[in-house]
Amino acid sequence: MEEGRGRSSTLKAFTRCRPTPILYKIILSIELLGSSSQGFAKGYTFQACRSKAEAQVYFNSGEVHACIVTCGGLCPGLNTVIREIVCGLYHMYGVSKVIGINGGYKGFYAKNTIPFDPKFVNDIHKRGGTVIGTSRGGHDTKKIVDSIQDRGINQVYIIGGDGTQKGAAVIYEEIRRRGLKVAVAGIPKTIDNDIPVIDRSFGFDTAVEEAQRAINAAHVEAESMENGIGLVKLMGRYSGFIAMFATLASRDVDCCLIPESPFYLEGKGGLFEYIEKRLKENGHIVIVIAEGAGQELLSQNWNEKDASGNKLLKDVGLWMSHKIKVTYCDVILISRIEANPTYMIRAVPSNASDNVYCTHLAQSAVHGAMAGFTGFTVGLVNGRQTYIPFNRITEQQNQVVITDRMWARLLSSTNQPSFLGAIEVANAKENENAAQSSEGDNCKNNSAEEDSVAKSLEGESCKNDSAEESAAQSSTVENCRNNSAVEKSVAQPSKGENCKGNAVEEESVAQPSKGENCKGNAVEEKSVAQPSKRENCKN
Ligand SMILES: Nc1ncnc2c1ncn2[C@@H]1O[C@H](COP(=O)(O)OP(=O)(O)OP(=O)(O)O)[C@@H](O)[C@H]1O
Ligand SMILES: O=P(O)(O)OC[C@H]1O[C@](O)(CO)[C@@H](O)[C@@H]1O
Repeated sequence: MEEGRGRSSTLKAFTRCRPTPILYKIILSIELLGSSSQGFAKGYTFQACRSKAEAQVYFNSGEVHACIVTCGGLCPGLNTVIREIVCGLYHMYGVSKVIGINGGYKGFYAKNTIPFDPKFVNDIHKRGGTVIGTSRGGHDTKKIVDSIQDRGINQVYIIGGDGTQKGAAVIYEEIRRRGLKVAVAGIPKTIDNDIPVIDRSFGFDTAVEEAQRAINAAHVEAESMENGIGLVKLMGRYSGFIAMFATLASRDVDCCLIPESPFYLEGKGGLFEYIEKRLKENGHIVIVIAEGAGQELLSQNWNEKDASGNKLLKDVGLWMSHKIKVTYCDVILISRIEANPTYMIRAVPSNASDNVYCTHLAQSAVHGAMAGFTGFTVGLVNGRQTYIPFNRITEQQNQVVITDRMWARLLSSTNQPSFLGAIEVANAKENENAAQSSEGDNCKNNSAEEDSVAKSLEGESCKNDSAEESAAQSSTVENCRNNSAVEKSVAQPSKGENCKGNAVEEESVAQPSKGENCKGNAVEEKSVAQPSKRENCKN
């Protein structure tokens, strides 16, 4: 739909932006609506983004009907992302038809929607939660796409975690199958930071900060009592990032237990031995435990699932607290402090750094959709704003690698046992290497002869581009060359990082400095968190 381009009233203003050289370009299979060679975003597009912005706008602002939906668990920053999508569409592109879908995916096939304008969303970033509600389950692709079609929606912004992005991918496929000109953009959300490829998910920083407060309180309590044991349960179903970072940030934690690092309680090198040692040395101990840690110790035959199909976890905090009680109550006087701040952490508004990140993500999504891209998720990759094909985000989960430096830093900072023998460490390393080389292989399949995958992806894209679009792209090839040169020095050739190269750099449209220049140019136990519970077993 080439005719759809360049019609926005705000375009002229945008062309006043000074063209900036492109530093990176990585091309992948993100669909550009109306592109003749469907399924591939072309390098020249990004070049055009910078120097000739009008060529980038696919949608006529008057024809845009956008909707926003939030799904999955809460996360700090949801409202900021909503606010910035609405404001971005209104202020940068002059779009005035934006609605909120109520209560997650199932809201698509409910009657009511929420009309948004900048006034409505002005202050929402100061509140936790999401003004449009969220839910698990209820993803019915046919009904959702019917609703998109019936309502005449042509831009869909989907904010959520890995499950949500899988749902978004299915919606995108169905939209494509029906031949609808609808842009589907995902904004990845999860305080667990378990979404792969991207540097971090929004809300994570806030969650770590908030977790620290709980740890601090548990530490104060534990240290004030004889043999005080503070136990803080944090979120993290399969990924222990919050627990790990909060532990590293706080320095008050003696032991951090995460799903990726199996542990045991009794015997030499076990948790109880360490507890006794710390109590003897220090008079107190603080343990942080991620909700997914040690599940294999408590629930062999447990198969309950939530509405989205996620396995429900047993309460490892309660279990651990009970184990400590029965082990020590008759032996020494201990004071247990059990804190479960999980839902408190999720419900707060985002902090300053997350607010900025949310803004960046939201504006990138808006620029991408307005440019006619679809089937992508936005995110920072190696510090750069990128568009990433849905399948890259959904095919695996980001987890703490316990043979990596960050976990080693934690072990060194807490001095806790690793719970691993030399053989297990070697095995873990081997598995990790195998996983990395298979990732590398995947990447290599996408590329030609280059040894660095990130480089070769670029190279390959350039080759494809120039083959298919010779005239329009001679400048692209130029850029690609330049980009690979730059990339060589920056691309991290290690492991999955290479696969990160599969993202499409979006930086061209959402550069903060450029945004500055363009300013005014207008394109541009669900329970309430359980308070600390103190229980002296002997009293
Ligand atoms: N494979 C899938 N295909 C289609 N829809 C899915 C799929 N997995 C999850 N969904 C839908 O996505 C929505 C959110 O999924 P889920 O509850 O797993 O949360 P999430 O996005 O992973 O976020 P969180 O990190 O908070 O768990 C639900 O409405 C669910 O039905
Ligand atoms: O109780 P809910 O809403 O299902 O959410 C719990 C899950 O959500 C998450 O916070 C992810 O958003 C997980 O860490 C946690 O297991």
